[in-house]
Amino acid sequence: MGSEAPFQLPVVDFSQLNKQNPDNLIIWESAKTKALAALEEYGCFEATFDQISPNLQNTVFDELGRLFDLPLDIKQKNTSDREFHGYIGQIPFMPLYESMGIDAPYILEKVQKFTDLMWPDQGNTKFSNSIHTYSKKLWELDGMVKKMVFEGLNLTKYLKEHLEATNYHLKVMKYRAAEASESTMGLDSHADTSILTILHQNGVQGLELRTKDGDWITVNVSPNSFVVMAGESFNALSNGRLHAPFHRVVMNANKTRLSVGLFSMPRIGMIVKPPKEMVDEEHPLLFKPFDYGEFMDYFCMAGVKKDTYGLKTYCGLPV
Ligand SMILES: O=C(O)CCC(=O)C(=O)O
Ligand SMILES: [Fe+2]
Repeated sequence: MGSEAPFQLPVVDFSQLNKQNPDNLIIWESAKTKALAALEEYGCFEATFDQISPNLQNTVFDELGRLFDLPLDIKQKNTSDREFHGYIGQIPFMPLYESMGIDAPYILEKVQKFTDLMWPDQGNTKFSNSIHTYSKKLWELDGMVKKMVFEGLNLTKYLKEHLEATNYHLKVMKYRAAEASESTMGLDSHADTSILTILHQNGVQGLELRTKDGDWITVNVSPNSFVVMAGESFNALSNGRLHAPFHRVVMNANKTRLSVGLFSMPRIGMIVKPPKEMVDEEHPLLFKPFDYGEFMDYFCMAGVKKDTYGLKTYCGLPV
């Protein structure tokens, strides 16, 4: 398949929304309508957000470049008791890919702890401070998107408890350029298991998205833009209103691609189910209520299967 036609994801501008502006409500409503429609149709949109300045973006990617240049044994000190949250790399069937992760990155101490592991002797305040400031802004963007979705689905009264039942994880990724003899597949097709993922890249393209019709489209992300994507948990929480798209990374460029994802996930131990307003005769319940931690245990044991919805396999109900 693969459509060659240039495709532009809907673009939603968040730049004005957290500033004092007499037209705020009008801007908010129009951005909200656009964001929700895009998440329903594509599970995805492009966000512009001037709160993360080009200068901060450059600093973050410079620092990430330095991070991935550290020796492997240092990078492997990034461990986690949660699957996929620590160092990942050197995988034979995904040789271009490496990633590391920081939980709750909007808390400075969490970032500092990671930084101290990576630079045990001299530390790296530039890394901690820039990653922390940047993550906090991404987290604010996540909050605005959630508010739009909850308002748009008439679920505003559930927003606060929803946000309190959410965990955040920052994943930083590196895809090296493929050699002539290698496959250009950087990351195989998958849907995120998260609620929402916000992606950002260092200007090197590679993200591809599968539409509901099954066509693969290249997402050409504008410089300074972010990609906001719904994961399967949001699909379940909205009882199917939001689409969780399959996506992958293909490295056609011969430059290193660095990317960052802020993942929000249901807190472990909380039972995830859609608000009752989402379920009716026309919208029968799509997933059995689940615990994200138990689902992740299953997901890791069963193995990530390309082009397969993990959550749906785990607790999807027949429709
Ligand atoms: O690198 C990217 O842009 C995408 C990464 C991704 O899809 C993921 O980590 O789930
Ligand atoms: Fe993903």
